[in-house]
Amino acid sequence: MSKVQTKEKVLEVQDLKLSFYTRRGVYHALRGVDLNLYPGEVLGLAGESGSGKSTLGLTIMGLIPRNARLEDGSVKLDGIDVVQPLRDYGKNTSKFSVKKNEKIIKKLNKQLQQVRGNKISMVFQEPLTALNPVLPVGYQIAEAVYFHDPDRLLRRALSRDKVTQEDMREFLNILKTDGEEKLIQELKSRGLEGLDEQILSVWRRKDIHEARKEKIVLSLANVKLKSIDKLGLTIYMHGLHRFPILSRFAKNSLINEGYRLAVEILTFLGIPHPEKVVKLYPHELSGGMRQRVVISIALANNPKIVIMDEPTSALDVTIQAQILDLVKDLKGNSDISFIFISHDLSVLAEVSDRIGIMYAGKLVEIGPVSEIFQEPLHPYTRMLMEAIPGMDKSVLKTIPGSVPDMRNPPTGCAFSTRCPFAIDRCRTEDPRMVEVSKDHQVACWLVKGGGRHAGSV
Ligand SMILES: Nc1ncnc2c1ncn2[C@@H]1O[C@H](COP(=O)(O)OP(=O)(O)OP(=O)(O)O)[C@@H](O)[C@H]1O
Repeated sequence: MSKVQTKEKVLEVQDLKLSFYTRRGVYHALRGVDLNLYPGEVLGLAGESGSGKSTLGLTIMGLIPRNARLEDGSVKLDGIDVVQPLRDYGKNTSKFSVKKNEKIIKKLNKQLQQVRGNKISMVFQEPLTALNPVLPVGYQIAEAVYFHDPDRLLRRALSRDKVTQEDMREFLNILKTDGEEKLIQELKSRGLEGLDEQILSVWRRKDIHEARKEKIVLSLANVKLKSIDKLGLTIYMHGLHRFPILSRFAKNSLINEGYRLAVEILTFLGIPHPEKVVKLYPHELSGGMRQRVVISIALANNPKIVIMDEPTSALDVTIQAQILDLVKDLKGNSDISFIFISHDLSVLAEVSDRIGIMYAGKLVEIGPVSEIFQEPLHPYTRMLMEAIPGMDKSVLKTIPGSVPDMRNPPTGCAFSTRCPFAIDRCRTEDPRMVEVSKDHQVACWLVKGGGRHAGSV
């Protein structure tokens, strides 16, 4: 069964409308976007510059600037609408106030701190801006976990401290005979939560022989905590870290555990010598490595959704390929769902299960990657396809005209001003999304029910 067919949604975006209030006028950046995301899929988002891809990604994260008015719509994560306060204000106010909006954004940011990272996280184009130059990268990964889920670090450290080699042998047997679920249950019943992720992070590795995996798992039992860390964890366990002088101890001990977790994540992402890498500073790493560290931070809290906004655009082609391989690997080995934003369709073709095409703040077509590439239906999608640079650059076409001024988008279909097939109706009435085949929708008056395009571009 395909990931889309399961129909269980991790994210549901409905009728999202957002405008930017500026001195030069009101830009209607999102004009009614509907979108679903399913577990474990990669949804690619494409469209020319200014079509609203980044704004959509940021709005889903609840990360909008103060001049952004959420006029309507919802963003449901696990059924909970995370933008409700912004929508309630943006929709119901007759006079939009940036100051009032800012207050609501600040309040919402506090509420969403837990959601961000834990459920949803984002990777941006330029890794250097996402990393702190004065902290080792391992610290930054550790801190992301410390910030969102310090208890997890505590559980990990304590569980290791409690087990013997004999216990580990028993767990390995359970794992080999009954599988991962049974092991997780067993550890839970013995109060050893936190050990499961450590054992499984070794067990799931494909790059090492089983005998070596067993050795590594057994060695997890011999890691005794340093007394200073024991003290720090005890302080945290008893809630004494609320006293400023003691909080340092607790944080240091938890961060030390976070370093171990950082090594596991970097190993999982196929980074060589992770023990060394965690101690390096961002400027000591290559661009590709930095982006992998940013991805590690995004993955550190096991989010359900990761939004990647042009994650490979600042990288050279070979590194770009490695990052794409990484996303493909993650897709195969985890339940994480991705929204992968790129203006480059050939990049999206590699990683996506479905592709959504945006134009002037709307989705105009969305469907399985094979259909979008083999039988694009919207004239805009077809023209974008023809603009992909191929082997023979001489046939490369560009899309005539330019994206509309979003202060005053055209009436009817926004693409009608550039579409060679536009009919009168296109200029007066905005087409709605219509399902043309399973999971494939398109908004174009020229596309008949059967999904055949009337003209040929
Ligand atoms: N803070 C802002 N204030 C005013 N206008 C903005 C702001 N942020 C984005 N916009 C405008 O919103 C529109 C959509 O921008 P957005 O960055 O989402 O497009 P995009 O498809 O991601 O483009 P790109 O590929 O260039 O990143 C553009 O017209 C942009 O100028």
